[in-house]
Amino acid sequence: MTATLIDGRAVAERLRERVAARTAELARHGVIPGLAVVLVGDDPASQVYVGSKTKQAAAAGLKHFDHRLPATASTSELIALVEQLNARSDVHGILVQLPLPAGVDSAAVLAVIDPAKDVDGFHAVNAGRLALGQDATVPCTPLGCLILIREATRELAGKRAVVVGRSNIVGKPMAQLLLQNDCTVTIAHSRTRDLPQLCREAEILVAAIGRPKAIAGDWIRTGAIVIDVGINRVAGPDGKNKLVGDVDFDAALSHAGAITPVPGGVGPMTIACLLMNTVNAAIRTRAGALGPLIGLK
Ligand SMILES: Nc1nc2c(c(=O)[nH]1)N[C@@H](CN(C=O)c1ccc(C(=O)N[C@@H](CCC(=O)O)C(=O)O)cc1)CN2
Repeated sequence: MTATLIDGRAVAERLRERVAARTAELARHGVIPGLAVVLVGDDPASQVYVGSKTKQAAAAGLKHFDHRLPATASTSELIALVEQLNARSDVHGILVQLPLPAGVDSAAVLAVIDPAKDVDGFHAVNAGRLALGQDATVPCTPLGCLILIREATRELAGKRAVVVGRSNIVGKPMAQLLLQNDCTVTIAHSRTRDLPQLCREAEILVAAIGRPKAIAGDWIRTGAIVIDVGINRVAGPDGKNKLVGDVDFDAALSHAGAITPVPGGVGPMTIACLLMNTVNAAIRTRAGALGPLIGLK
C-alpha cells in the first residue's frame, strides 16, 4: 500500500481563492481587511515567512502594514507598537512573528494584542474560548491541519487521534479541535512512555515535535491519516540543506493511508489560515452586517 498524498499547496490555494472572493465582497461594503505584520530582528526563516504572508495577503486583496524592528527592540517598545495597532480601525489583524529575540518577553507582548485582532489565536482569551467550545480565533497551524485531515476523511467522530507535541501554538489547540470533532484524543510529549505503541493506536496522527524524522514508519498504524507539522532543516546527501518533517516520510508511505509531505503540506496552510482569520476578524467588527464568516468547507 502507498499512502495518498495530502497536497497542502493545492488546498491552501483553494482556501486563498475563497478568502479573495470574500474580501472582494467586503470591498463592496467599503471594508478592506487590514493585517499588521510585526517582524523583530533578522532571523532568515522569519523573513521568508513574513514575506510570504504579506505577498499572499496583497494577492488576496487585503491591506498589510509592515513593521520591522531591530533585534535590539525592547519589550516595552513592542507593547507600545501593539497598543497603537490595537487602536487603529484599519487594522483588523495583528501578527507578531515568532520567535521574538531572546531578550523580549514574548508572552507579555502577545498578551496586549486585542483578542479581536489576535489573528494568530495565541491570546489567552482565544485559547480559553477554544477550550470552552465557544466562537474563537483558532491558531493557524492547527486550523490548517484540521482542514487537511478533513481532505482525507469527513468521518472524524470516534476516531482515535494522537497529537505528539504539547505546545500552546500547535499541540494543545490541535487536540481541542480534534476533540470538538468528536475524536478520542491523546496528547503525547517528551515524557510519554512507549510513544511508538501509542502512535500505533492512532487513526489520526499529528506530529508536532520539532525533531527530524522522529516518528518511524513502523510506528504508524495501517491506513492512518498522518499530518506532519515539522519543518526541520538537515544536511542532505549532497551537503546542501533540505527540509524534512517530524515523520520519516519515505518509511511512512507504506503504512499510512494518507500523509502530508514536507515541504508542501501543513506550511502553506498556516499562511492561508492567517488570511482567513484576518478576513473573519474584519467581518466580526460589524456584528452580522457583513454576512457569514469564512468557514471550513
Ligand atoms: N506569529 C507566528 N509565528 C510563527 C508561526 C505562526 O503561525 N504565527 N508559525 C511558524 C512559522 N510560519 C509562519 O509564521 C510558517 C512556517 C512554514 C511555512 C511554510 O509554508 N513552509 C513551507 C516551506 C518553506 C521553507 O522553505 O522554509 C512548507 O512547509 O511547504 C509557512 C509559515 C513559526 N512562527
